[in-house]
Parts: sequence; C-alpha cells; structure tokens
Amino acid sequence: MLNIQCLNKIAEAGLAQLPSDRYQLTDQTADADAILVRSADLKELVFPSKLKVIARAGAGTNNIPISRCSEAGIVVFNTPGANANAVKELVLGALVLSCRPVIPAVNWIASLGIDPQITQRTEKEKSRFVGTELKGKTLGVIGLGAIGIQIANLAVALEMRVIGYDPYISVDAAWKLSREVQHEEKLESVLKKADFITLHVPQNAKTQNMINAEALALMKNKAVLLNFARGGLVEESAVVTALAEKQLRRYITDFPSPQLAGQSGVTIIPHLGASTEEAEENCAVMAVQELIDYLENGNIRHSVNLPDVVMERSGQARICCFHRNVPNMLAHISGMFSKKGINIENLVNRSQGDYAYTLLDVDTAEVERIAAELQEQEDILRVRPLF
Ligand SMILES: NC(=O)c1ccc[n+]([C@@H]2O[C@H](COP(=O)([O-])OP(=O)(O)OC[C@H]3O[C@@H](n4cnc5c(N)ncnc54)[C@H](O)[C@@H]3O)[C@@H](O)[C@H]2O)c1
Ligand SMILES: O=C(O)CC[C@@H](O)C(=O)O
Repeated sequence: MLNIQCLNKIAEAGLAQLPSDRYQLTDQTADADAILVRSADLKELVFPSKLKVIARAGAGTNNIPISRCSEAGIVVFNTPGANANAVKELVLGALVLSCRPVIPAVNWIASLGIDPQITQRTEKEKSRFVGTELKGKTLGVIGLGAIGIQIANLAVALEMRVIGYDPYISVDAAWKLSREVQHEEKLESVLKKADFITLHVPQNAKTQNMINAEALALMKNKAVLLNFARGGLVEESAVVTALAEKQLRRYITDFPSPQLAGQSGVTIIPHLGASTEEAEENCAVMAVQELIDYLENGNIRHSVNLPDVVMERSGQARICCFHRNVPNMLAHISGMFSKKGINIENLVNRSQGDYAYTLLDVDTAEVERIAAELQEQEDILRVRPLF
C-alpha cells in the first residue's frame, strides 16, 4: 500500500482515481509516500525519507522548496493549464468591476432597504455610478502562459488593444496567441502604454516585487493593476503610495495582506482565481494521474524539477534513477548493469538544469541488489525499482 497525504482539500474526483487496493490516505507526513497539495506552505516541512513525490493541484509552486525536494530525490509536479479558464473568467470579472462601479452601486441599493420609492430613486441617482468601457482601451498582459494567453485572446474579442510581454514564451504558447496581440520586448513598454495591466507570471527570485515604485511610476496615472498571479510580485507599500498620490487608479488583487486591508483604491479577493468546481476537479484529476504514473511506472509528465520522461514498459523490471546532471553518469549507471551481466532492454535519460532522470528496463526481476548499490553512488539522489 502506498500512503498519500493531502495537505489541502483535494477534489473527490481526483482522489477517486486512486485505486483503493494500492493507495490509502494518511494524515501523517512521516508515513507519506506522496503528498497532494494546493497552497499549503511546505517550505519548512521536514521530508520523510520515504516521500517520493509531491503533486501540486494547481499552477504555482512557490509554496514548495523545489531545490530541497530535488536534493532529497523528490519529484514535484504541478498541473499546467488545469485551472486557467477559471482564472481567465475571474480576471474578466475584475476588469469589468475596475471600470463599472457595480459593487458600490449594489451596496447603495442594499442600503436603501425596502423603499417604496426605490424605482424612482434609482433612475434619479444612478448617474453617480456611470463607468467606462473596456472596448478600445489597452490591456497589457505580463506573462503569456496558460492563463495570460487566454486573457489576451479574450481581450482581443472584447475589442481591446492587447499588448503582451513574456521573454520566455514557449513555441506552443506563441501558436495559441491571437495575431492581434502585439508582442512587447520590454516590460517598460507595457507599463507605459497600458490602461489595464494584468500579471500572469510565477513568483520567483526574478519576479519578486517586479511591480515596484519604479515600475508604478512608468504607468499611466489612470492605470488599473490586476494581480491574479501572486502577492509577492507587487511591492505593496509602493502600490499604497501610488494610489494615495493618484498615480494608480485601482489595484485588484487575489491575495489579501494586512498592508492592503482597508486601503482605498484596493479591491481584495480571497484567492478565488482557481476556485471553481471545474478547476478544482481538473487540477485534482491531473495531479493524481501524474502521481500514479510516477509511482507505478516512473514516468514523469509536468514536473517542475525534472523534464518529461515517458517510456513504454518493457522487460521484467524498471529502475528509476533521479540523479545530479554530472558528466559520465549514464555510462557509470549502465556500466554497473553490464558488470552484473544484466541486459538493458530500453533506456531513456533526460536532464534539466542541475538534475537528470534515467529510466532503465531490464530483462530480469532480480534488481533489488543493484538498486541498493546504485543508491549508494555519489550524485545519485533516489533509485526506485519497479516490477
Ligand atoms: N489566483 C489563482 O488562483 C491562480 C491560479 C492559477 C495560477 N496562478 C498564478 O499564476 C501564475 C501563472 O499561471 P499559468 O498557469 O499561466 O502559468 P504558466 O507557467 O503557463 O505561465 C507563466 C508564464 O510566465 C512567463 N514568465 C516567467 N517569468 C516571466 C517574467 N519575468 N516576465 C514575463 N513573463 C514571465 C513564462 O514564460 C510563462 O509563459 C502561476 O505561477 C500562479 O502563481 C494563480
Ligand atoms: O489551489 C488553489 O485554490 C489556488 C491555486 C492557484 O493559486 C495556482 O497557483 O494554481
């Protein structure tokens, strides 16, 4: 039996994929072979030696200490694109709310209670709640991945002028992007030109506080900033100052913080971007499938610390080897098999940055000993024999 610990609520549709004869849920990290997580912070978590995999049912992995996982031979997965539609739809809502004062208008009507004159008052006083339209305005999309692309294309359909910035855009993503979206090579150009700026990049050392006082100073005075990516992308004290000095019109964020609470010009949503039944199910199903394929076949799809490595099963046993990306490792591993007279039927090896992964299918099931010997080799982080 393999033990799975859920550190957040994971949709039942995903958990139902776990065959009950091979998997059970545990609430003890010490017993966990695998962890399923959403936004729980794992940065201080002590990993038990039997923990092999962490699957993030969602996109952002800034809550997971990726380097520490790699050094412990733990593969980390996420679920790219599985909640993108949910975020796109909420960003559309936020765009509309940023230029149509619907929330104050609804609050005003609610404050009137049961007023027999409500219809007359509405028609007389509604002029206080006139807004503006999105059509014809410029939307700047920072980060053209699963979410950014969908928002950019949607905004084109809304007849907005759309400009995008993503120095690392993938070929796949570029194909999906509407030809109407203008590609900007510099972040500064987007900041200067856009009426609405929406952030869709991961939070990491390079993107932390990317919207700081300097960036805010470049924006148009009436610009609206939307952040459905991560709170740490934006220097909040600078946003509060920019709003107070009328350098920024509104900041709409999915990430509450004490610094932003109660500030005028700030609209705070309680991290609801991915909170739809559909997105939660998509993420949970995808995360569980990734986890099962890794635990049972050693296959890797959508890992954030290793490349995709998928090989059809052949032979009598499979050895999965998570190692550092150092010279001669493949020759060393295969040499150990040939010294023992074990025939390798199939082999695949891929690397990503400092780490690499090798799958070997062999013609014997007697592999426990060689697996243990491999595990002792320098630069080998985890070895798993599978039958
Ligand atoms: N509010 C929510 O509930 C919610 C839901 C899903 C995702 N998110 C956040 O949104 C982020 C994006 O999600 P996604 O699914 O689109 O991810 P993604 O990986 O598909 O796209 C991210 C894009 O950002 C680009 N990028 C990276 N660094 C950049 C930089 N410095 N400047 C410009 N572009 C850069 C990448 O090239 C990539 O195309 C996630 O990392 C997560 O933090 C939030
Ligand atoms: O799990 C959630 O509700 C949020 C997920 C979201 O922030 C993500 O990065 O995918």
